[in-house]
Amino acid sequence: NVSPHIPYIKKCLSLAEQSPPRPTNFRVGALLLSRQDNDPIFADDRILSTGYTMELAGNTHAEQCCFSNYAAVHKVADDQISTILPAEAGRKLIMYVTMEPCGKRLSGNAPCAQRIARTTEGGREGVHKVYFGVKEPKTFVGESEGCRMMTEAGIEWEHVSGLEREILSVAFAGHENGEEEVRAALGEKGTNVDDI
Ligand SMILES: Nc1nc(=O)c(N)c(NC[C@H](O)[C@H](O)[C@H](O)COP(=O)(O)O)[nH]1
Ligand SMILES: [Zn+2]
Repeated sequence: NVSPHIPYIKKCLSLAEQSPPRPTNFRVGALLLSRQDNDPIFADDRILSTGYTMELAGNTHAEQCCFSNYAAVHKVADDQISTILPAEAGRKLIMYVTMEPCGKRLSGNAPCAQRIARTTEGGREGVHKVYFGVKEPKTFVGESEGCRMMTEAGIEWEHVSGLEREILSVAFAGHENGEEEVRAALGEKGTNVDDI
């Protein structure tokens, strides 16, 4: 029996495949949805936004684009997104991302774990839980901090296993020796659910 999260991770993977390959980041896909509580088969999910790495101008991340796209549709600035995200009784905001949201970026831009945490500003519900298909490989920042930052912000997260190889192959496509980095990342502690 396949986890009900797999189709959503696959949807994020197809988003990630639209990202222009670069050696300086990973190709990632993200989506934001509203889910009814106690709905085991996700029968009433509402997709709110999607994003992929460098979808929007500049050095943008998938989660960042997902939020920016939603903010643009609602005509607010990125840093006002918490004011326009739906907060409905009996429903939760859920994010799916192919890769663990970043906790640090070499460019110094705001990391996605922080952007996700900021959706709860002003005591708003914000993003309740983040599902991701693979831990961030050590390539750029070493041990990833995203999960710890989400936990500190009171945001739940969960690694959905099963698509690590596919996700990493897409993520590393722009890298010099992508295949070798995929193999290394698969061997890294933390790509298996029991390591995270
Ligand atoms: N979750 C996630 N979504 C993305 O869309 C993306 N590109 C990364 N990548 C994480 C990686 O750590 C950073 O890409 C490097 O640290 C370089 O930092 P910049 O991207 O230049 O800010 N991670
Ligand atoms: Zn990021």
